[in-house]
Amino acid sequence: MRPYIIISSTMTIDGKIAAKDSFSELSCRYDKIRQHMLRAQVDAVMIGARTARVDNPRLTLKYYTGKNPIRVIVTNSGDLDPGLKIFNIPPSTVVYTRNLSDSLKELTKKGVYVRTFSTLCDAMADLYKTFSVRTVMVEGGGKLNWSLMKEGCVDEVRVTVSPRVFGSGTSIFDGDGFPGSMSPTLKLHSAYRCQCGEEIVLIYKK
Ligand SMILES: NC(=O)C1=CN([C@@H]2O[C@H](COP(=O)(O)OP(=O)(O)OC[C@H]3O[C@@H](n4cnc5c(N)ncnc54)[C@H](O)[C@@H]3O)[C@@H](O)[C@H]2O)C=CC1
Ligand SMILES: Nc1nc(O)c(N)c(N[C@@H]2O[C@H](COP(=O)(O)O)[C@@H](O)[C@H]2O)n1
Repeated sequence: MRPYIIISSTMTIDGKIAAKDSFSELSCRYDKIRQHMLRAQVDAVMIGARTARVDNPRLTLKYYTGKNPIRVIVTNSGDLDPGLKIFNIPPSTVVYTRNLSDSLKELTKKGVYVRTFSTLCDAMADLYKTFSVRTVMVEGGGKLNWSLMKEGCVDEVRVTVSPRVFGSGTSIFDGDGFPGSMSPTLKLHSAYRCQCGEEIVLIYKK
């Protein structure tokens, strides 16, 4: 058993979530409220290690009132600075790693849950079993989104299209790519114009 998995990102017209200089502030204020409302509805929010390093996010509720989901970081190297905000403000944080680095050993002492994993689907199953997580919101970045899509464990994709063009940078799904004829196809569940008038919100389901 695994949780229901929602990828949620805001991208440019050309499908980028960050520019070549890592600039990634794409959301209007209504989109930030949508993002935080979804956080309030899920049990866990997951990000990749590079997003943790570049953005140093809190991943808590700021633009909506409710219960903070647990935070989850996925990392290959385990190279995560214990000074990151996510490790120093509540609620709980879980790290899935392929390498038990010294910094992760230090984080364990701070109350961070550190787990090793083989596939992302296994990590999701562990979240379900060990932490009673039934819904996960994945907030990027591109490599984590790609890995989940490649493993076939994505149930829903929520994308806001922001009226910018980066021309290069990080794609919303940033990997080695599917052969076109074998690429996964999702069903359009809803599409609407944001209250700001400039963004489009798209929801696709498996
Ligand atoms: N506009 C938006 O909505 C968002 C933008 N961003 C931006 O995206 C950029 C970061 O994206 P990326 O560079 O693609 O990095 P990422 O955040 O996807 O992190 C990549 C790292 O995650 C770990 N990882 C991912 N998949 C893994 C797997 N299957 N097994 C083991 N470890 C795995 C590895 O350590 C890998 O190096 C940042 O600039 C950030 O600001 C991030 C989230 C949302
Ligand atoms: N929805 C959305 N729109 C953007 O423009 C973004 N840059 C992101 N980034 C994601 O949100 C995290 C920041 O959250 P907090 O502001 O700390 O609550 C960031 O780490 C990305 O995962 N998302």
